[in-house]
Amino acid sequence: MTTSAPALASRGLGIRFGGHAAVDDVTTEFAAGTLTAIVGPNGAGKTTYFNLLSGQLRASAGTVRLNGEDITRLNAAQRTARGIGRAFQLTNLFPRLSVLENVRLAVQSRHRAGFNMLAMWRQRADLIAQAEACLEEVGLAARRDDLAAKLPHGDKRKLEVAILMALEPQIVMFDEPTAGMSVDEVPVILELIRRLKARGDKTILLVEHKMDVIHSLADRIVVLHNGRLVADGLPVEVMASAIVQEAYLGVRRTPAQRREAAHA
Ligand SMILES: Nc1ncnc2c1ncn2[C@@H]1O[C@H](COP(=O)(O)OP(=O)(O)OP(=O)(O)O)[C@@H](O)[C@H]1O
Repeated sequence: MTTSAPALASRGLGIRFGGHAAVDDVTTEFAAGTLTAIVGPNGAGKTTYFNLLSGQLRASAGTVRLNGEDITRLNAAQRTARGIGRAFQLTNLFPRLSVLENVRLAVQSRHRAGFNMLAMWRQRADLIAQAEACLEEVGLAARRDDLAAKLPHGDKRKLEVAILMALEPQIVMFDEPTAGMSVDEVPVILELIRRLKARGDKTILLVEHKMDVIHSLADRIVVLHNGRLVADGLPVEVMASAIVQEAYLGVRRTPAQRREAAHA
């Protein structure tokens, strides 16, 4: 590990499904303490790129590095243990456990190293206190004893964020965290992500379609289109670029504008 290495980086990263390159030769870096929004039209490869970074999919080409260390050959569980945390669109909840138990298990797994049953029992109160603090942060303290399965959709997403926070990952990946949430619930999640970012010690990657969310949170935007990285930079620059206007925002250029852009 080198101190100057980016927190996370992909180089020439790609995967093919049959003849189709879902992610194609993506090279970029994510600096520690920054929030990067990954955007692009439906089918652009955003989720597949996330899967390659977090280890749910094995790359057909290229590398992934965490703090300079090549983790390309590690599986998802090994990458989680190294500090890559990801919200999984509700698939990582235990529906038949209470809200509190869901978070306590996450806190416990973080402390797993060197734990024996007696020590675990002694520290149970401490684990519960930490789990409660996470629930407090996401506004779910009052529902701590409810079964996870019984929560409305928005609260399940909040619980998922609480679990993620309990794991204390270095890299935090959110795939459309506000999807399916009501208008009232969206600000709660955004505030959570904002607070997480304000701590300054997390590297946050966010796949998001809502432009206002991106504008209010992102330090940087990476644009994928047909699996390829087509723009990467400050939000104001990226959103103004012709390729994003056309490919992502659907703004069509006249032939004259195209010629002008080609000669720019
Ligand atoms: N397991 C798979 N097998 C075959 N093709 C796949 C697989 N996963 C993704 N794809 C294809 O790869 C491309 C990229 O899909 P991906 O879900 O990553 O896009 P996305 O940018 O996340 O889209 P959305 O915004 O709709 O979620 C699509 O053409 C998709 O059909």
